[in-house]
Amino acid sequence: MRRLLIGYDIGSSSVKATLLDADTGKVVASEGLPKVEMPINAPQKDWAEQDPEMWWEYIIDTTKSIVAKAGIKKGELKAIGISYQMHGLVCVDENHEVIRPAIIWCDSRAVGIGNKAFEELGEEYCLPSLLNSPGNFTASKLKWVKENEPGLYSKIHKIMLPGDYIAMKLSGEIKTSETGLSEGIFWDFKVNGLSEKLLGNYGIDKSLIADVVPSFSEQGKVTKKAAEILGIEEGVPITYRAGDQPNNAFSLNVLEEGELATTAGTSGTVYGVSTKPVYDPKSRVNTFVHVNHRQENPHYGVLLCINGTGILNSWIKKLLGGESVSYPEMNDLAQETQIGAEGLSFIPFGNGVERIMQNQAVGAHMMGLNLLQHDRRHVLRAVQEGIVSSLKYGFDIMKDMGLNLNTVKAGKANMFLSPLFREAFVNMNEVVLELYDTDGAQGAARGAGIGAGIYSGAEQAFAGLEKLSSFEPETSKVEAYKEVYGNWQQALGRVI
Ligand SMILES: Nc1ncnc2c1ncn2[C@@H]1O[C@H](COP(=O)(O)OP(=O)(O)O)[C@@H](O)[C@H]1O
Ligand SMILES: O=C(CO)[C@@H](O)[C@H](O)COP(=O)(O)O
Repeated sequence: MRRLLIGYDIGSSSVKATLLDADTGKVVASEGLPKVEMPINAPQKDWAEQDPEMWWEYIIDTTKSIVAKAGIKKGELKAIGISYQMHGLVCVDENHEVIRPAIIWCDSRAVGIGNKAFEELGEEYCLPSLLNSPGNFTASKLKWVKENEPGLYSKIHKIMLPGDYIAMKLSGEIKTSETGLSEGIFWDFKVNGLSEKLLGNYGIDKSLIADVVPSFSEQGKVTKKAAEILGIEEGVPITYRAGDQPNNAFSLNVLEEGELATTAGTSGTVYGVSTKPVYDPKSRVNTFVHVNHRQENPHYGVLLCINGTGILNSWIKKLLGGESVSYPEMNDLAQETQIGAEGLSFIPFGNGVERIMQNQAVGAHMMGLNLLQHDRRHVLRAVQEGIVSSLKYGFDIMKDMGLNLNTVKAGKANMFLSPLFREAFVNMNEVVLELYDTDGAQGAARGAGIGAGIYSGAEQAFAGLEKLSSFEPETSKVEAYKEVYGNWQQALGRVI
């Protein structure tokens, strides 16, 4: 009998589900839905909301699809793992019903609240204890609801991160994790528990926060009701959960100091592991609990995030006709132009405030446009080069924090499917890029295998992980991309 694991990845643009054979380490079936990116609603400028029920609907549809493709037999499905878009706020009442749309990671409404708390608590508390400014993360979003929607706030039974919500829908149990609380800036690293000071400053009652379960552990079992809806067996345990960036790192077996992972989905990130509680004094790059963190054996995830990454590429796709043009076609068009897009630069910061810009709403800008010279091919290249330039800007901050940035691992997914994007990434950052045949959903399935005790640890879990290729910087291109970055910095200088 097969031993199967499901991994879910609740992204901002789609939900992916992967069914992994635990013994071969290979994918049996996978699905990503919807096929066109999910909506992100902006009822006001710089707000960003999604309906948690929409995520659940796609969990149902993707599960049904992989179950149908694989023909799962009774007893074969052993465990479920969950990866999710980070820093969101989901509020439920006593009946476990959602009481307002989720305020998601790229929503900027709480920046002022986080800045005020940083001032009041002082950097001498925030930086060594929270490793961040409270910023625009989950705790600040909850404070926003308290201040602006007191009627709704009084109805909140528990708050959750997006993955905690999906786990609740599966198991009926409301739990969270240390990684989750750290990504919400609820976690005090010095006391290894909830930050009483931040909760006190925000006037948030501790009872709103769910109990903590370890990332790799049994965290509840699929209820009869959920099992019937999904078409799987009742009682399957949920044994892994993590935010999508620690999970992306885990998916690539990035668990130890000096190792690095990257991704370029709706957002673009570089994630490094450190055994020391390093932080950026300006919180442009953030430090959270990594999935393998233990108080006695600490592992911190240092995360650079650019909000305006794949979302800019998908925005351009919509402008070019949406369904009538594909991403591979856009990549081909971009490659018809020379490095530098003949002087056209793109500042990609149009998806809310950017952390590397100290939470300023810089906006997206196209600079150096010449109507007689440039066409859509240049725009497509400038978009990809502009995104990589913004990652380079963050890379330099990470270097200043003492991170060793030599080799970076990525899954063959999202913008890393673009040869141009990979070339620009490698040569602008002067790093080796290793591309693996994996993604977040596959990683979450492997995590479930560890949490269920099917794998003794990472070595077994990653036995089936295949490296597809490796890309190295080329001297002539490094020089050309230096110029691209120089132009991009000048363009940025004109808008900040
Ligand atoms: N072949 C491709 N080439 C370049 N970019 C792509 C390609 N396919 C997808 N993308 C980009 O990847 C993004 C989606 O990535 P994904 O990891 O699924 O996002 P999320 O996890 O945020 O839902 C899209 O917005 C798109 O810009
Ligand atoms: O805010 C962050 C990381 O800090 C984002 O990376 C979100 O976690 C959303 O991820 P994607 O939808 O782009 O995968």
